[in-house]
Amino acid sequence: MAQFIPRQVFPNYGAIPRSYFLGHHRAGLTQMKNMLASIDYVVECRDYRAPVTSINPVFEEALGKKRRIVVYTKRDLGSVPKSSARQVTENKVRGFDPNSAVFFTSSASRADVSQIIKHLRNDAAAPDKLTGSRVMVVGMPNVGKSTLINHLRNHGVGKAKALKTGGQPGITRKIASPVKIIERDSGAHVYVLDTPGVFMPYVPDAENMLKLALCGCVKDAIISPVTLVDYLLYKINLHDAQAYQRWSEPTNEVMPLLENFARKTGLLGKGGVPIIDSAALHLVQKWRQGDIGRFLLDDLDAEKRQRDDPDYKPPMSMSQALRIERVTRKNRSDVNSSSE
Ligand SMILES: Nc1nc2c(ncn2[C@@H]2O[C@H](COP(=O)(O)OP(=O)(O)OP(=O)(O)O)[C@@H](O)[C@H]2O)c(=O)[nH]1
Repeated sequence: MAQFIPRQVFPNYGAIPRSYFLGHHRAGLTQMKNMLASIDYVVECRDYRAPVTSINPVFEEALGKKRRIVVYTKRDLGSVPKSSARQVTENKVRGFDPNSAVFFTSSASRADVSQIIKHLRNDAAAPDKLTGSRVMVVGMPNVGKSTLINHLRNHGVGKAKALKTGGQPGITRKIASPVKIIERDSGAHVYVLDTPGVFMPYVPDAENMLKLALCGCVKDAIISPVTLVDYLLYKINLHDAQAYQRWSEPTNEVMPLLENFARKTGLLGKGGVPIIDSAALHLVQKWRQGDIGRFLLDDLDAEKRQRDDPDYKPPMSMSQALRIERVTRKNRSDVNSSSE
């Protein structure tokens, strides 16, 4: 049999929306800024599977002056435990944030959470402050903020889950009441505040939008699930084309893969016809559960080369992004009103 050659570039990004900046994201961000004076520390969550793409420049601009740590969540979905590849990856990721302490967590790992508690006990707790200290947890939608807080609380003070979590973005809509995660004899406890996930106002690169959608930062109805699987297939093939052998031979064609998947998992409609959109959603879900390979969507070496380039331009500022988002929104409403 001929050797399988994966696609080296994704052929067509088509008309992928570049924004998902919703009303409650904007409102949440304003609320965070208004509360900033009473906050001592920020925990910024990013997704392990897209460590560069899930950096939201909005947080840099809005909260950049506060002391903070960076936590890469969903480590279990992007790497193999105890592998040397994991070590190499994490060293590279740390290199992108030389001025912050960086942690990697899998929600199931007590050891990962315990390292954060230990760090916050020393760094965020302000023994001189009689009222205790307040830590704000921020990040993109669905990145795992509430899950992390529940685990910090469980590990830190032995209490059960306090916050609601869920598989789709937008479960937390408002800044929540403070939750105690560290107790001190002096009464200067450490409290954390959950915040609504905030998406970036504008995503300049369509590929980044697909990565964020695969990670679950965007509601599933926003991007066609077949396009998402096509992009996922392109990435899986570059990583390990055997990862989906339960359903198909290695392929660069998304439709035969989805048809095979639908037949083998019983996602069939009238007359035994595969239900393609449903198959696509199920397949994405399987990847999100770590069931079709664990790897990063970002290319860290390419990112490093870019940053080392003397002509490197950092990601656009929040005001630039907001301006583009406003223009895009206006153009959309002009098109809609002229077609009415
Ligand atoms: N496998 C795995 N799943 C995780 C991890 N952390 C969070 N999740 C899952 O990710 C989903 C989103 O988690 P949440 O804690 O609700 O995310 P959030 O950031 O608070 O979401 P918003 O309400 O949109 O801001 C849930 O289904 C969690 O179970 C992790 O480390 N590993």
